[in-house]
Amino acid sequence: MTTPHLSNFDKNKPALDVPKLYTRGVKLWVSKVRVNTQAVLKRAQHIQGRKLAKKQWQAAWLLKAVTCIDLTTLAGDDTPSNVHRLCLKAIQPVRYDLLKSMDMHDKGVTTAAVCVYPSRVADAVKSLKAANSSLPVASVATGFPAGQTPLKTRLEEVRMAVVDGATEIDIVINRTLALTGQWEAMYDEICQFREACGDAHMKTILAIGELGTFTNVYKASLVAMMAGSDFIKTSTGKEAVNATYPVAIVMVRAIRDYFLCTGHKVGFKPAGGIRTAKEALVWLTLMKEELGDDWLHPHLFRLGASSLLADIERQIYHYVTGQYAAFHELPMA
Ligand SMILES: O=C[C@H](O)COP(=O)(O)O
Repeated sequence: MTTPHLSNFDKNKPALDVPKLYTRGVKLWVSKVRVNTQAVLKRAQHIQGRKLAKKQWQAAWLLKAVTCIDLTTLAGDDTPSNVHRLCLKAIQPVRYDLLKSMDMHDKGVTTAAVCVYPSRVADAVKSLKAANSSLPVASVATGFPAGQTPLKTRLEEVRMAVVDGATEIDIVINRTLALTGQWEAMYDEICQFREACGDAHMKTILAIGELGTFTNVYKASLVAMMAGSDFIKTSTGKEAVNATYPVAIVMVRAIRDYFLCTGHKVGFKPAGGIRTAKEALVWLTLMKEELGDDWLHPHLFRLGASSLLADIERQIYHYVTGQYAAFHELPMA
């Protein structure tokens, strides 16, 4: 069975023009899903036990991780000024002198994007423009984090974020539909979000901590990809359980299966609770081993994180100077 990806279609066409075959495909494919929990847990444990790179190789991998970060602030007390600081940090994520010591000062090291609430998109666009930066602005949308607002409101939120200048939209799925097995209805909703995004990239957040089972995670991944997601993302960062390695194995295997069936590469974004440089290295290892080198670049891999960068910069400081930085030495971290 082939299930062409929606992004291969004219995005200006209404999503509901999608041939009925795809809708039937959702039902068929999703109904056949089985996940071997023990195998998933074993594989996740194996990856976490892998030896990680050291010295200059570690520094290089950490810089790669930096370029894949969606530098995020999603707080009730976000203001134009803290969004402005976030943007400056995204443009220069590692201190210039540290990059110079590694001969990386002229390589354009930035984070992949900044990620904010819809109401702060205009602030981020303004700050980046003022700094002459073309970094993308990602916006969460669709009633983030719970997704419990009317569909009309969720769609309007996407459209408004795009109008304000977001070129990436992180939508949340409707967990009620997943938990009650209404996969076709979820597919239809995501197709509508896809259409509302227009040319903006769409990352679909599964909120895995609220999906109950690995099987639901796999099914939701599949439905999100069939409905045209450019990325699938683990979590909002607001659930009790966020990005975990076992769940990531399930999601990246779904990405792999989808690629094998359709030839279409969908990106992966673990997000929520990722705080340490070591974790970033494990995530990169997982991507390399499970999906290969193509998924080590920002167009197919993102790390959604609000405080990971601080630890990465600290480890890079240690690599360059042989000492750990005092708080005031990395003030923007
Ligand atoms: O999408 C990104 C997440 O909300 C970030 O979560 P975090 O604050 O736990 O890093």
